[in-house]
Amino acid sequence: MSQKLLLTFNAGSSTVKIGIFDREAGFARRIGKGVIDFRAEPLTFHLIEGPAIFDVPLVAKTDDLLHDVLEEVFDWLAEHYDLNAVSAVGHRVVHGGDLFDDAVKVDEESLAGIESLVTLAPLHQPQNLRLIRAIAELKPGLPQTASFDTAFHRTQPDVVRRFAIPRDWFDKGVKRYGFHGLSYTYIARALKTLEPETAGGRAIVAHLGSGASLCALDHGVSRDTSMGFSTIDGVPMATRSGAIDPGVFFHLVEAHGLSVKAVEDMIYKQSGLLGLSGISADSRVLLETPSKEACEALDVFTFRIAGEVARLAASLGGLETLVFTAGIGENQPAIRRSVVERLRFLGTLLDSDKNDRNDAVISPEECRVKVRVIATDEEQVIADDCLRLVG
Ligand SMILES: Nc1ncnc2c1ncn2[C@@H]1O[C@H](COP(=O)(O)OP(=O)(O)O)[C@@H](O)[C@H]1O
Ligand SMILES: CC(=O)OP(=O)(O)O
Ligand SMILES: [Mg+2]
Repeated sequence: MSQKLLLTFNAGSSTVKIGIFDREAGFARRIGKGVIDFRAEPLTFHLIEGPAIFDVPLVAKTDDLLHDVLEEVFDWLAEHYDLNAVSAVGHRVVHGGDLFDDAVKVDEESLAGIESLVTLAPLHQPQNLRLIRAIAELKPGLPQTASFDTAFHRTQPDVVRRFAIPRDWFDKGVKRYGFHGLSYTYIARALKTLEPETAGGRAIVAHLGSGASLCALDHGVSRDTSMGFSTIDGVPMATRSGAIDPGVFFHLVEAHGLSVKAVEDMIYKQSGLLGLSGISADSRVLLETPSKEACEALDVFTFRIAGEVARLAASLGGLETLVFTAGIGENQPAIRRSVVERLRFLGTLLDSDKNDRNDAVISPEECRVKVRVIATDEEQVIADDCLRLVG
């Protein structure tokens, strides 16, 4: 086969999504999608889009290198794709700090930069690095690129980025960076296509997946976002607490004797929907569980999301468009309904039938805030970056 393929890797907190793209007349066109699920025991690889659909348990165990896991996944992919035709690999890298304001080719220098930011995104950055290194070993010489979640938010003003702490910490990098930038890049482009004149005007995007954040877009440009310095900030998530009074940390450590590591583990991995419900981190399970705790977990979730929309609307000075995206935002009418109903005072309304069908526009015609559902595609953004850099 002579086709030239691109592979993309999108490592989230619990899965790695793999995109397979065909380079066609200067464009990257998706021809497959796989997911390695690190929550499953044993690890599982799903090919969810492409010439075959399958679910297979992996023999390889997750280890510090990921070499064996990737080798096995490549063997599965090779049954359906000509992996010798892969000409480049693009990665999502969660943290680019102040070092990266655009995607880059991976070389010694950029790799050292990515490595220096590990402590800022402990749940994501090490996995991003493991994948880059494993590919360098399995496919030596193959060009790799890195697309950063933080880069899209570099347009935010200092008033948004500063914490109200002694100002020299800002210069040392203690500031609000924002994440999910590849998803917001995709949505901003989609809004530009749907509304070429305004790109949705003053728009708030709610990216609600396992990790969740919201972004305020002014004509497609990021002006504010709910996640700040780390991927804990903002709204509660599957297992992360969202913003929390830092006094709680001092109390847990000083009065209850928890180690800093134990508090970190609690805040990143045992909180959010999982911690609140004591049942599951998956909103699908909670919506089907008729218990007070499940109900309360979802209530806290939608209450905090609505509160963040209101804050971001103030940040933008108005609201013309509200977009729901990512796993929950695209697929769960009940959660969208609960958020939108709390925001009636901002002029948001829902058409129940359209909402239940996950239609592209779920507000009624006469509504002055257009409420949209747009399926995000972070891998497409990575593939576009990769093609632009590698040529
Ligand atoms: N088809 C679906 N129907 C309902 N909910 C879904 C669906 N797919 C995903 N979700 C919800 O979205 C969450 C994961 O979203 P996703 O955007 O894939 O997250 P991440 O990229 O952070 O892993 C799941 O926990 C689940 O609650
Ligand atoms: C930044 C972040 O939280 O990413 P994810 O939602 O993929 O875990
Ligand atoms: Mg994600």
